[in-house]
Parts: sequence; structure tokens; C-alpha cells
Amino acid sequence: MEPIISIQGLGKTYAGGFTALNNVDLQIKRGEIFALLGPNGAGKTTLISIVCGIVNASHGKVTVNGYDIQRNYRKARNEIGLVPQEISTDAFETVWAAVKFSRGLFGKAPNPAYLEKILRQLSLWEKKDNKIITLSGGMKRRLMIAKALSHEPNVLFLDEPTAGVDVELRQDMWEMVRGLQDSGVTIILTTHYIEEAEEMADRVGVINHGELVLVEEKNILMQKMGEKELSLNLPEPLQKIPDALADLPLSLSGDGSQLVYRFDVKSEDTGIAEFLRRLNAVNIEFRDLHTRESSLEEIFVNLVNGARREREELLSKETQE
Ligand SMILES: Nc1ncnc2c1ncn2[C@@H]1O[C@H](COP(=O)(O)OP(=O)(O)OP(=O)(O)O)[C@@H](O)[C@H]1O
Repeated sequence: MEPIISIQGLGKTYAGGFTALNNVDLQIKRGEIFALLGPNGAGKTTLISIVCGIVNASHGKVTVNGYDIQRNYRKARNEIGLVPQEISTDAFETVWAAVKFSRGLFGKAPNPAYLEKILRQLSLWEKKDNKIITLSGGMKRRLMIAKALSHEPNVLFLDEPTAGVDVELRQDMWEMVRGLQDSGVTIILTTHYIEEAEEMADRVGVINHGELVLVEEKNILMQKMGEKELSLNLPEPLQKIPDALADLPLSLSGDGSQLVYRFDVKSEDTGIAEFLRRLNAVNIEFRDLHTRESSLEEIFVNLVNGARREREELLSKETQE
């Protein structure tokens, strides 16, 4: 199936000469939830702003549902709903007037039945005659989503949808976003909360210093990059790791009561059987054991740090030459 968004060779150098995006290629699949992760200043907002036609690209090509964002700007923009990070609405307008107005901005014929559907879906229908100023923070966020959906876009961009939102509300938002996906909307979200990507995304893209360093199915990423730990609780604490086991990837907790064996998830042979056999040979007993997988957060930190190290090495080589 054709991707709903296709980005090729996208670059952006701002007027001052700063390059915020460098040769980005990315295809967004129809119906997926795609999470764009990256540290502050990585280029996430620049990328979204270009696709939404708010910022002009320096080079490259973007199509949204087949429409080129430059040659066919209006049609491309019609395909997209954008929920910005900041809540910006007229406080004295009613909820209903706000969504009706947003739809009108796109030149769409009125469709009260559709607006009712999205307000119900976002649990805002009861509040439709309320002034925005009377809504809670969570309701205002949902209203921003309703406004972004008012012209029936196929793609929804959510820029940091849950920044500064409490845990309960965050989970409500996740549920609601899944509901939108079920209704056929493709969702691209940027987030600083890796937990959010882990929870929600079908695929993850990591952007760092304007470069897309990785795009991967979330499950595959977690399998491929992840390390697992096998922890053994020892009835008798150890002073140190026995010399006979020194060649194994082991670590000992501070109080010596927990021995941790690290293994690579992707490796065919985890070495666990051999490890347990050798443990037995040196008469170390254990009370129980459990395993733990690395989180997307650890994977992400490793990736970004790895890329930074590579860049620093490259720079130091260049200065030596
Ligand atoms: N109008 C502009 N002129 C010059 N530089 C800009 C402009 N807008 C953004 N930048 C720079 O481009 C880089 C990328 O910014 P961008 O807002 O895309 O990052 P981001 O990944 O969205 O960051 P955050 O997570 O902090 O929102 C930053 O270094 C920023 O200072």
C-alpha cells in the first residue's frame, strides 16, 4: 500500500545558517501510530512544521496522501490535522463554535453530525455549549484535538500530546488516540516520554541533530536492541564474583545478595544453561531468579549516546588530520 506520507531528502537550513534537518527520508504507513522521539532541539517540530506547510523546506520532497505539499498545498493541508503543543483558543467561545469555526477555515461544508461524532468520541459532547474558559486542562487538550479533526483529516499530528499532564489523564489520552486509530486516522506524535512511545507506537523514529538515526517497528526495536538481565537472589551473599566466573558478563549488587547475568536477546545462544552449570560447579546456590528486559528508554539513551560518540570520534579524527 502507498504510504500516506512520503518524505524524501528533506533538509532545512534556517536563515541564520543553522541546519535543523539533514536529508531526512521517511515513509508513514496508512493507519499506523508513529512516534518521533528525539532530545530537545533535535528537529521534530521543524519536520512536522514542514509537512504541515508552516515552514518551508530548503530541499526535498513531501507528499501527503499523494499531494505534493508545495505544488498542491491546499489539498495536502486538507489531509492533515495538527494539534500544537500550546493550547490556543478563544476563551470566551463555546466548544461548539470553536470546532465549527475550525472546520470552516478549511472551506468544508457544515456537517453537524460529524462534529457531534468527534465531540462524543472525545467526551466533550456534554460540554458543547460551555465556554472554553470553563473547561479543565484535560478538556482543553481534547478540544484542541477536536478542532484538529474538525475538517476530517486522514492524518493527525500530535506535538507532545501529554506534556505536563498527570498520569491518569495521560492514560485517558492514550486510550483516546487508540480510538482515533481504530476509526482510521494515521497518527504521528512527538514525545519526550519514551514510555508513551513504548505504550502507543507501532513504529518509532529517532531523530538527533536533524538526522533520522533510526526507524523501526517498536517491537522489533525492543527485541533487537534490548538486553535482558537474569537476576539470581543468593541466600548467602558473595564478597566478590568468584574468579572461576570472571569471564562471564556478571555483576554483583552492592550487598552481594544479587548476581546479575546480562545476555543479548538477539543472540541464538543466551549462554544461560552454561552459566547455571558453572554456578553449580562453584557451589553457588540461589533462592529464586527473574528476568528483566531493557526498556525503550535505555535503548534510546544508548542510541543517542552512541551517535554522539561516533560524531565526537569523527570530529577528533578530522582535527587531527
Ligand atoms: N526559526 C528558526 N530559526 C533558527 N533556528 C531555528 C528556528 N526554529 C528552530 N530552530 C533551531 O532548529 C533546531 C531544531 O528545532 P526544533 O524546534 O525542530 O526541535 P525539536 O526537536 O522540536 O525540539 P523540542 O523537543 O525542544 O521541541 C533547534 O536547534 C532550534 O534552535
